[in-house]
Amino acid sequence: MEPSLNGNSSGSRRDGDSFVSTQFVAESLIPTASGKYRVRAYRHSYDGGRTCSEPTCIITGRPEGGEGVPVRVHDACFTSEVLGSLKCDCADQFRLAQRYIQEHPPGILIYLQQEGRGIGLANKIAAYALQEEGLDTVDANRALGLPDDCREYTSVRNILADLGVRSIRLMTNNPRKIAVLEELGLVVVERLPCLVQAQEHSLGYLTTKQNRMSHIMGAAVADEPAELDGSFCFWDHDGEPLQPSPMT
Ligand SMILES: Nc1nc2c(ncn2[C@@H]2O[C@H](COP(=O)(O)OP(=O)(O)OP(=O)(O)O)[C@@H](O)[C@H]2O)c(=O)[nH]1
Repeated sequence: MEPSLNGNSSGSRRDGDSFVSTQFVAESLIPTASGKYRVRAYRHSYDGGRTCSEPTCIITGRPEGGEGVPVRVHDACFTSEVLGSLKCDCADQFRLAQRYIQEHPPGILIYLQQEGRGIGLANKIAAYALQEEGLDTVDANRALGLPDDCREYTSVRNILADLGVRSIRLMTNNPRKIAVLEELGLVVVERLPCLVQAQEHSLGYLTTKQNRMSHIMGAAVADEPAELDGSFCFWDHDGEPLQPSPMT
């Protein structure tokens, strides 16, 4: 990503047939209940400008030029993050990542407007309606004629290039996310588990993620949390990790 003449950085490159562009817009220091974060805003299009999203990069410390930087790539979830829905683990994962990069700077949380694994909010609510009738999260998408997961991560590559980050430790339980980022050329040196203990309303969703979408959930969906093995980042709903992880 080359800096442009006006000082803003921009990333534009051809990926296959589509034209991808990620433009840096501005950075601001934002105080929050859990500390201050540098927030860098971008505009991104992966289809030559037909559609546009606004990824944000939430930063602690100075990860510029760094190696092995802890990174969470997080997709929007209005239902849990705004409404407080208990059906999924998204909001808890966001807070877990936020807390981790606050306690272990430098770190990065990239927040993408890819609600519903990319199908959008209205379609996700339609999928929830089908889940009320008994379909799981995968079959509900399919019954609507929609893909299981259509998120794309070219903005992540471009944002990390903009920051000069050379390799990352990715906070995720999703092997697809790691594979897609590596295909884009990112160097993922380690996976940091990002586990939230299943609850009454989220158990079905988390179990489906494990069984049908290959997420590595481990004890998060077990009836009784298993003995944790030290490579585990675990979060209970009373607000404390059940066991210190190597991330601490
Ligand atoms: N279509 C659909 N999307 C959902 C549902 N529940 C949560 N989401 C969306 O799922 C996305 C998060 O994806 P997840 O599969 O939970 O997790 P992930 O990001 O792939 O993997 P992790 O990095 O381990 O969190 C967000 O965009 C949510 O809005 C659901 O039941 N149906």
